[in-house]
Amino acid sequence: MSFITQIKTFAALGSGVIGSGWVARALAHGLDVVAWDPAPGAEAALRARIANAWPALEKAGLAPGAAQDRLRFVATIEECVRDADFIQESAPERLDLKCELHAKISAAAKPNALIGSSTSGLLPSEFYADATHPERCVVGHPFNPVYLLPLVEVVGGAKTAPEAVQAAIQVYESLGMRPLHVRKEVPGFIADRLLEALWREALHLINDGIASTGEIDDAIRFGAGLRWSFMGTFLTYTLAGGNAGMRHFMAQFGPALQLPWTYLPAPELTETLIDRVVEGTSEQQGSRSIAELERYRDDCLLAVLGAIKETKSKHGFAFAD
Ligand SMILES: NC(=O)C1=CN([C@@H]2O[C@H](COP(=O)(O)OP(=O)(O)OC[C@H]3O[C@@H](n4cnc5c(N)ncnc54)[C@H](O)[C@@H]3O)[C@@H](O)[C@H]2O)C=CC1
Ligand SMILES: C[N+](C)(C)CC(=O)CC(=O)[O-]
Repeated sequence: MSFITQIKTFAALGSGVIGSGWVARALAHGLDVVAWDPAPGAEAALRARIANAWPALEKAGLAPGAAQDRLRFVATIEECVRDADFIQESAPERLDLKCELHAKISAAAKPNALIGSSTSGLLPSEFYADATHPERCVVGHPFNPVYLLPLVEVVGGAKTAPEAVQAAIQVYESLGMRPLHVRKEVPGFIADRLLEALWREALHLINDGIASTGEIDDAIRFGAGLRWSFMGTFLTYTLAGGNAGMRHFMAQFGPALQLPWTYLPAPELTETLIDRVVEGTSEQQGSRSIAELERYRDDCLLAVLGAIKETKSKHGFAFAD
């Protein structure tokens, strides 16, 4: 089966924090959007959220014809999905609810319309169990705010066609996103697995009376958080190994994983694991020297710092706030 990738009408089911973010992104890309949410007052809340996001989207640049009034809010699931070219579900994170909802969505949708779920970590094989044409069903896990952050994790279930994953990636790219194909269906996917580890440690620090929430947030936003906006952990640590790179870093800091720095059990540092990390990071490093990458990192940091400073001052904050 071939799936629809040239989309004109985007359907959003669930219009809370994430659903409204999808609606804003789709509208800003010049699509017609149909939305449904069972909560009383949901339409007014959705329109208010879109209006709040619109100035940022205008600054980022709207597609020709993009307009907030191309959103139609409807009363039933069937009406929402019937004519849609692409469907995104952003309902509460409950397996039973998503299972039941997807049985209804997929029965009413065009058979070749792709269906994405925003789930943060439930397994698509489980919640698409009763779907009609499950081969077109994927996870498209976004990040908040969906209308500005580009990452979307794309995950297939046991019955998802590989072509559907590729087609969904194409659609998300057409919405200006940066899809990351999660090749194995695992709880929490990639990003939330990482975020949850950080979150778990942060809660331990709070629980043990070691730091306040503000101090923990400062530890992120004035340090690693600034780096993470342009360089991930592996390449950052490659630079932290100096000219000897990741192998030296692993030799120096690898054993620290066995110290009680974290409450999470650490993996055994086998030669295979070290080799994989070293090989992966040397591929990321490419032909650039450590010094070149350091200059690139410093330039990025200065640009990010300058941008944050300017934006904070525009909103009445000092840089250190
Ligand atoms: N909040 C976040 O930071 C992120 C959340 N997600 C995922 O997005 C999904 C939605 O989460 P949020 O927007 O944060 O939740 P939310 O609570 O803000 O919104 C959920 C919306 O679903 C509606 N709803 C209730 N029952 C429904 C049903 N049977 N069918 C359709 N909609 C229904 C609610 O009225 C509400 O408007 C979840 O799967 C969550 O894991 C993904 C990325 C980030
Ligand atoms: C807290 N969360 C698990 C819902 C977060 C996400 O899924 C992604 C994000 O926006 O951080």
